[in-house]
Amino acid sequence: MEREAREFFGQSLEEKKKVRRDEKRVVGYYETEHTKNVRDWKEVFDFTVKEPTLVPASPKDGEEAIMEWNNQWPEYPPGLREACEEYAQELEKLAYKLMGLIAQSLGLPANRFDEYYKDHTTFVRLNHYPPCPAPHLALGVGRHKDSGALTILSQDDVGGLEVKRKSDGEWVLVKPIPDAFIINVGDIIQVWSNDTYESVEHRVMVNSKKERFSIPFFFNPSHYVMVQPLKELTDEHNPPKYRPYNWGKFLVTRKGSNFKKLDVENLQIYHFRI
Ligand SMILES: O=C(O)CCC(=O)C(=O)O
Ligand SMILES: [Fe+2]
Repeated sequence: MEREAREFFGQSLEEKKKVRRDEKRVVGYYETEHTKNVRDWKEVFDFTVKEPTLVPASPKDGEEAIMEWNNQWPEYPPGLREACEEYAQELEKLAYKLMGLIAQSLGLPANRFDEYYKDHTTFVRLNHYPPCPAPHLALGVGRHKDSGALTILSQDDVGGLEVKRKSDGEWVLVKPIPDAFIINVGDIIQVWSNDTYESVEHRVMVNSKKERFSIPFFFNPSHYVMVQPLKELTDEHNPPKYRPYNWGKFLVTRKGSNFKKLDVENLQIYHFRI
């Protein structure tokens, strides 16, 4: 995967733009991602695990039309598509296992979350962070929490990912470990578990000399899932801390906000906090 990613990003911008995303084809290549409205120092290639992936056509409440996200595969490198599809299949199996373990850790049956994943909206991202001449002025990815359920991340040996330690607010480097994945709990598990699990804030520093590659797998539920604290985990003594929200609407609102710098802050789960 990493070899294919290196080869893909090593091509000219003109070549990469052949699979560039736009407002109609939402997945593909782009070099203009924003985190909280600030441009990140990286380029990206996204693909979804399900073909096609179904999502709401509009972020607006009340508009029911559904659209398909279809992958755009580049001609070069020729092995990229197969490597990506095989990777996605294996990680999907791992993700279900991890969700099973998380369910059990909450005292729930291992298959508790499976019903939310029938038409899942999982996508995989190939990240390339080029060397940055002014590393103190830029971030690879600005500080954020992953909005999906679970992220399974593979990173190369360069390093740069930092997580915010809760006890003292310090940013701590996540040291690269060969052949290991980093598992991040996202906002949805925080809501499902009614804050028993917490999503972790993280960011990516850039490097002045070395480029860096990483591959997050974002395990997200079906678009029509209403995300809310699980009934089994709430009662009158422990009431739900969030109002239900529609995952698909949340997702396409976020995707839309990536095309332009907005005046408003991004949609966040705390907007649904009771
Ligand atoms: O590149 C990384 O290590 C993490 C990227 C990330 O946090 C993200 O894409 O959400
Ligand atoms: Fe992230």
